[in-house]
Amino acid sequence: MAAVTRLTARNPEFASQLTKLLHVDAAEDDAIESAVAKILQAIRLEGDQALLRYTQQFDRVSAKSVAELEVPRQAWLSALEGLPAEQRQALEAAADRIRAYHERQKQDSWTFTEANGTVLGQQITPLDRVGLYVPGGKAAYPSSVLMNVIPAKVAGVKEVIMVTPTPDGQRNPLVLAAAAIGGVDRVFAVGGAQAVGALAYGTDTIAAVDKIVGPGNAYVASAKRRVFGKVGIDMIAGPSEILVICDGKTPADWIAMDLFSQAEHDELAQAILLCPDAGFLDQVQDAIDRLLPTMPRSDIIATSLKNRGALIQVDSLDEACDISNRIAPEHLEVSVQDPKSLLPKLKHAGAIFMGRHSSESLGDYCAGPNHVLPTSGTARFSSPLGVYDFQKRSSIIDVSAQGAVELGQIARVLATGEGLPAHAQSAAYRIV
Ligand SMILES: NC(=O)c1ccc[n+]([C@@H]2O[C@H](COP(=O)([O-])OP(=O)(O)OC[C@H]3O[C@@H](n4cnc5c(N)ncnc54)[C@H](O)[C@@H]3O)[C@@H](O)[C@H]2O)c1
Ligand SMILES: N[C@H](CO)Cc1c[nH]c[nH+]1
Ligand SMILES: [Zn+2]
Repeated sequence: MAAVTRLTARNPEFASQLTKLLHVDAAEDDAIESAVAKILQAIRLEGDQALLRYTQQFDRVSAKSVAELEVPRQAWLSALEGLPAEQRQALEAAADRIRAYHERQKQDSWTFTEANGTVLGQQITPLDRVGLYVPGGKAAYPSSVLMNVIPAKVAGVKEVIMVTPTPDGQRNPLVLAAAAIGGVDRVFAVGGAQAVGALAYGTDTIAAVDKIVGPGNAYVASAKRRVFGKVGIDMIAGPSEILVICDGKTPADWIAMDLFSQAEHDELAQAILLCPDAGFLDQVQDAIDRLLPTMPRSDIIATSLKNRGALIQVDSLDEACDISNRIAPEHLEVSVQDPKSLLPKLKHAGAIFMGRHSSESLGDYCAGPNHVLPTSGTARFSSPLGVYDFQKRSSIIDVSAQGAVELGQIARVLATGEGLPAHAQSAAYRIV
């Protein structure tokens, strides 16, 4: 029988069992943190040389210069031309749907005029240059290329620099074709914390960017956290997660495969099922046992399910919603008869998949919404990657002569109260 933790929410120990389940091993955390700190320091001090060294060490790719690791545009175009028609059509169809969805997120500058003629508002501008991290260690992610670059281009970002690791020098044609379709500007075959460092600090070959976006493994997530402040970051989008709330009426094989679909990303991925029906949890366990040996990535799935997965019996679907809010999962499938009745109770999740037909896998590729989503409980305060991540706002203050009289009086009083006389006088000059 495949090992998956079985829990009952009614058990008095449940709260601490859940906390333990959600926690990533602290020892591993520390090891990752110190490795990443060292890598970032080396990139900051040595630039290209350190990038070459780590690319050799972690991806087994040796190059004499970082320029050699830039994938020329011609190679992406050739990759696109060389794709089988079915793959090219699928990529283009996904790109069209992702673009159509994200066009709706674009924000425009706005102003309003007060009675005295003062105009206030916000001017929205795109970021100048962004770095896209596209994961490539254990799997290649052409879909992530589209999910990152399309909202950037919809926002109007001029320069999009993509980095992606190519273990053993294997450049994935679908990833390159997706870069061509999505409108990426430059591609470098580097990954991990060292690529994040290169984008944040800049090297002789890779220009420093204003913001780094995109998912990645625990090393990438840690590096993004550490460079925040030097550059903007979108969020912490780490190892994938799925939480399924099921009423026990969806075919057990569907649910087992939905759990596998995220577990197969990474040993650290997390797949959890909440259901009030103990018999259904048994059926899903049977389905896992039967289907797991047939999966090409069974080793990764088995490790993820064993260490981080769980089948949890709840008393009711309402209780399942409460537990889901505590977990704040990246993906939440609400596989029940009437998902709309539960929606108002679900506060924290990166993406909510409504009903038995909305498998999370459709969202990963082509439903349209972004698949770069907050993980590790950060859906409590973060949102999916979107056009808004590539736009910034400047306040607009255009005070009329009459407005200066009115505002000047208020500002003068407050500035005097703060003990800042230059502020007070600057405002007072305009009271004429
Ligand atoms: N949240 C999302 O939106 C989303 C989307 C797609 C993928 N993902 C997640 O992204 C992750 C992709 O991970 P991946 O590993 O396939 O690719 P990755 O590109 O994120 O990581 C590969 C890199 O990790 C670095 N690395 C590996 N082992 C290391 C070590 N011991 N020390 C230092 N650096 C090391 C290497 O530099 C390597 O190039 C998965 O966890 C997947 O679940 C998340
Ligand atoms: N599920 C991932 C986000 O956690 C995205 C993805 C890309 N390809 C397949 N899945
Ligand atoms: Zn996925």
